[in-house]
Amino acid sequence: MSQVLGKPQGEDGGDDEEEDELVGLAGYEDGPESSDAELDSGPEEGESRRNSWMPRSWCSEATRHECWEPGLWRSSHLLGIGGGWRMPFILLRRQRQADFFLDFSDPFSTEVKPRILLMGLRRSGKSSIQKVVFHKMSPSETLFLESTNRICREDVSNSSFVNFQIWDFPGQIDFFDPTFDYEMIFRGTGALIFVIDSQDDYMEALARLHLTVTRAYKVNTDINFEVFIHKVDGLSDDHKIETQRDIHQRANDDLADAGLEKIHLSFYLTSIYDHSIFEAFSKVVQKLIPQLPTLENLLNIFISNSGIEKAFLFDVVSKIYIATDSTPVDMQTYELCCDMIDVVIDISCIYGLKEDGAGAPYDKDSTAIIKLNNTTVLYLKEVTKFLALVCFVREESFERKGLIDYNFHCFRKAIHEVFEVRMKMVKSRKAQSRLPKKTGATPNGTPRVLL
Ligand SMILES: Nc1nc2c(ncn2[C@@H]2O[C@H](COP(=O)(O)OP(=O)(O)OP(=O)(O)O)[C@@H](O)[C@H]2O)c(=O)[nH]1
Repeated sequence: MSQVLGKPQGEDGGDDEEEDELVGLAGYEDGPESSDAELDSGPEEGESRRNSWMPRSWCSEATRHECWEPGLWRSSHLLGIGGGWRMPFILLRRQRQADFFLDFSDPFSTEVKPRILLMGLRRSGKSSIQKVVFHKMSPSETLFLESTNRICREDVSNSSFVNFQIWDFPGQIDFFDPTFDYEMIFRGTGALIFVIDSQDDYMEALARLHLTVTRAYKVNTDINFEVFIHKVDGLSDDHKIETQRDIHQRANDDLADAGLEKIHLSFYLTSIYDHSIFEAFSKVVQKLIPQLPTLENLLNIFISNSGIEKAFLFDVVSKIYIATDSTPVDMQTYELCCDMIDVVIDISCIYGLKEDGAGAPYDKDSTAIIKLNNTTVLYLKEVTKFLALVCFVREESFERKGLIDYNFHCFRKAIHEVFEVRMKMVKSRKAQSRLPKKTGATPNGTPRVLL
């Protein structure tokens, strides 16, 4: 990073601050205005990107959906891999090859995205979660969702940092049928979300959770196990806490009885009827972003030098926040940020597009200021095509908007640098993989180095 922490002007004479240095609050007079125009604002050509900003169809390009009919599951003999596979053969064949040649833990791999598995009993709410978070389906519409009877895989490529696949499993699948290659599934998995319906008797779900987690852990010790205690909208506050405590206790006791207390389960109270599902998903996704510590660090530097109370880096479409500074997150703050994003995009869709509908409601000029009646200001600015920074600022600090904008300019540049490093790595990997693989000896008889 070329940026360094800004010093108060008084300490070094005040005149010789380098361009792109974050300016400290002390001694501030009038920081230069942000000038973002020259910054590249988005992923490389060829990255999956979203052009449609119609609210309900946002995900059409950012996500790729594939489902496998049950009929395909029994087609494994077509591959000659050995009889009895009950997984979609296309999927298995492709993924098998990937498993042999690709490193799932490689953050720069373009071939393999971390997988997030959605598992749980039937009707626990798995498909609803996926539809509400990634397809902008309204919660009430999920009432009409049909039971999933096939594995659905979806590629989510919302931003330079948010890149993963979601696999929605039907509740009735028997993962542990001996003919089912669960090893292949768990080997490439980054996070396993197990959804428990809190409004139902959860004993069967707990038994299933235990089985799933222990099998998965045997195959891949790096999986993050995330338990969504779901549909908590139907519970009173006391009941929520009691349910969480009980599920937490029982799940961990089961693991301890099996001698597996080293397995860490994270628990979240979720509902599609409020923002809790977005917050929980944010935390799941954050654990899969290798650049997270860098992003958090940049946010910390940015807020401490700008007099900002709290800042979130949001994926605008999914409203997942991919990073925040290290001060604690409270739900109301997060909800306000989500609401602000909705307002900005809705207003932009109505008034921001050209008459023929051309243009995008979110671009490099997107910015919004909302003053609340409690002396707080919400400030939103575009960071990349997919990411927005949303900040909470006190009214008195917002008087120094020039300083905030200048520091934002530095912050944005730094984010782009982080992204560029990743893209360079990806490009060099691609270039390497395109080179013909030579084997055998060189003309002088020394063995070739295999590329
Ligand atoms: N009250 C409440 N209902 C929910 C919530 N999430 C999902 N539901 C409802 O739960 C029912 C089942 O949801 P699905 O998403 O189809 O469940 P699933 O786990 O995908 O079910 P299978 O496909 O059969 O495995 C639907 O009627 C949803 O409306 C929630 O947070 N609160």
